[in-house]
Amino acid sequence: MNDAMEVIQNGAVAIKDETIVAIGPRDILEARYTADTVVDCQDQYILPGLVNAHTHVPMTLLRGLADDLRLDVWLMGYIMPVEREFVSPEFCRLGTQLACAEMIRSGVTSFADMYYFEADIAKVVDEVGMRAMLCESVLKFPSPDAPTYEDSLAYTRQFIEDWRAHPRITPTVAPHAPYSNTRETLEKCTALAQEFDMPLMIHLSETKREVDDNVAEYGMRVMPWVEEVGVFSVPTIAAHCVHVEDQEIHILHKNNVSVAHCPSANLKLASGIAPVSHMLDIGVNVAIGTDGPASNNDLDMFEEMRLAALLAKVAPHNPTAVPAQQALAMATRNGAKALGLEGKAGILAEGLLADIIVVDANNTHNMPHFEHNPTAVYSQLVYACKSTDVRHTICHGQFLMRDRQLTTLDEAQIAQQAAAYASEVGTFLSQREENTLSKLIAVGIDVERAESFEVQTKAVLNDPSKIEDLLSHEDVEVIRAVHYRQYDTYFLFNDQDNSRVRYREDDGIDADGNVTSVRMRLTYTSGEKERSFHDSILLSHSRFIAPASHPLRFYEEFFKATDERHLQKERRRWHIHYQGTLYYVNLDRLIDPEVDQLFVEIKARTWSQTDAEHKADDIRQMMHILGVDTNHVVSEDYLDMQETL
Ligand SMILES: CSC[C@H]1O[C@@H](n2cnc3c(O)ncnc32)[C@H](O)[C@@H]1O
Ligand SMILES: [Zn+2]
Repeated sequence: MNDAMEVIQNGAVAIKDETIVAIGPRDILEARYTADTVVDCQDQYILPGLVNAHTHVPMTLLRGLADDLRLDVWLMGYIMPVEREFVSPEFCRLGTQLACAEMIRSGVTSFADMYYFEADIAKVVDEVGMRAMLCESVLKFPSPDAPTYEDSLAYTRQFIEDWRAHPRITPTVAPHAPYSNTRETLEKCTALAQEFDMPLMIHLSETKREVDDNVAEYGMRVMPWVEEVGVFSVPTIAAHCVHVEDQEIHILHKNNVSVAHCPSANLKLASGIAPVSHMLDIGVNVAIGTDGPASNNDLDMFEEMRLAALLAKVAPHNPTAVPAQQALAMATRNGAKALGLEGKAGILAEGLLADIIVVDANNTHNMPHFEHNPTAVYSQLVYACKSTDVRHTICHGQFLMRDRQLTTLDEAQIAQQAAAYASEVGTFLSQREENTLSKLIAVGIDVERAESFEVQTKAVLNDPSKIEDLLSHEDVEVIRAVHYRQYDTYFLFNDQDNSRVRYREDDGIDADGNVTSVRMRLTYTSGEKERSFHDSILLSHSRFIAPASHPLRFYEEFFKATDERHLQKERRRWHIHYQGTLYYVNLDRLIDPEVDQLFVEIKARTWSQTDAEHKADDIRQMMHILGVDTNHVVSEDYLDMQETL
């Protein structure tokens, strides 16, 4: 297969060192050249090595860890917490060895990676003999190899300096995605790539939610915003590009951005179908990537090529979209262009790098062959061939697999070490899954432990006007008044701690009834230890509070609680001093479930038995001012009251 994608029957390729010196009919090349090594490729296809344009190779060690989940739950709920715990230089080296073995077996000679500890990944790629663009990730939050983004930029700079002269490795930077970066971090990554004249890789427009969030935060869809930030001023590989509108495709084209289409991952995470055919029609260079083996779950480019061709036909109802030949070009020539290897690899031609695979053509699933149509060979390769048909893989003129034997990797040893990792990760996850609090900590940024002892009394308030009597009482000074509508979702767990996680949306309401602020918080409590104390209740709470940075759906899917309950109420709250001591007075009206009564709740923090007694006494006095009869004291919380309402 050459630049024009011609098929040469009975062809041959002559290689010297890392270069293809000739390509043409076998009899002519045999007459012209002698060679130390001659490989008989009778009944086989000789092709350019496949290019995996987007992956995260060390994630082979997380393959099958969490599946059948939405991207946010998969990534933030499972993958990233495990990565925080386990990803190390050793993890990355082993995961890369496993990935390289898998890719060489399936005919991949070059790949573009985005992960952490890329310097360790580079060492493995150097030893193994593959070609790669290795992109060190930058995120706005701490990552496994950098506590801050400044550290990851410093790491990346050193990584580029150390590896940029390597003949097979292009070291560079990858701001992970717009949502995991800021304008500033994107600008700094771009400047770094520019300084070293390197390309850059980024995840873009993978999910609809990403686009919606981008519009909400920056008032623009993803592509115009990323263009405005300046990212596209360097050659870019944009992974995914599923949710892109016409005008955004033109932005990609205008800026020579290469797209790494990842059909399996987009399907598996239900991200959507990328408009590949349309992008190709407009002239965008669309390559193919497997994405990480935890979201695919393999690194099989034959599978991706086939899926790319099939999937492109579905949305436009057009079986002529992305024909087999084009799919193969995407996995070879377009991939090479994306990795900055245009004119160097991706096709078989004189003077180009000897990145070559040889594929068996005569396995049962490939029979028979039609000779009348020369392009039928592309259909065979894309629709019928399996990655296991790859017989030899050559990169940079060196055999990495010969007759299905890997030459630079010890697969048995790698498999054994990978199994040991899997068992450690499995133990970690199963322990975490058993403990609701650990699950909350895994996804809650800024989880804060709030241990408190409170004295609290709640009662039915029959006469609402009495609240004014309390607030205007001579012993009362009102410090602050607020009005909220509170939407609570409780996740209840049947575990030994009787855990509860409350997701609360607090809508602040102004005097005209308008919502002026919205805040979401998560509160974890285990079975509260409580005891009666006169008419009051002394509560000892051990709570963990965290801002809820994901939508409610995320927590529903992530926690998989035994039971889920909802409660909605209108709350007026006053912070008051009663005889100089701080109390909180809540006046609550339950909206869902609807209750035809008002409840008053008075509470205060406490720290000692004497203090609690004193405060319980104050609360009793205030309840008296409110005209509350001790018979109306309610000891259950609203959630438990639901059962009796
Ligand atoms: C920072 S690079 C690696 C980082 O990206 C995560 N990741 C893997 N696959 C995807 C994907 O499809 N979209 C977004 N992020 C992904 C991976 O787990 C690493 O944390
Ligand atoms: Zn990815």
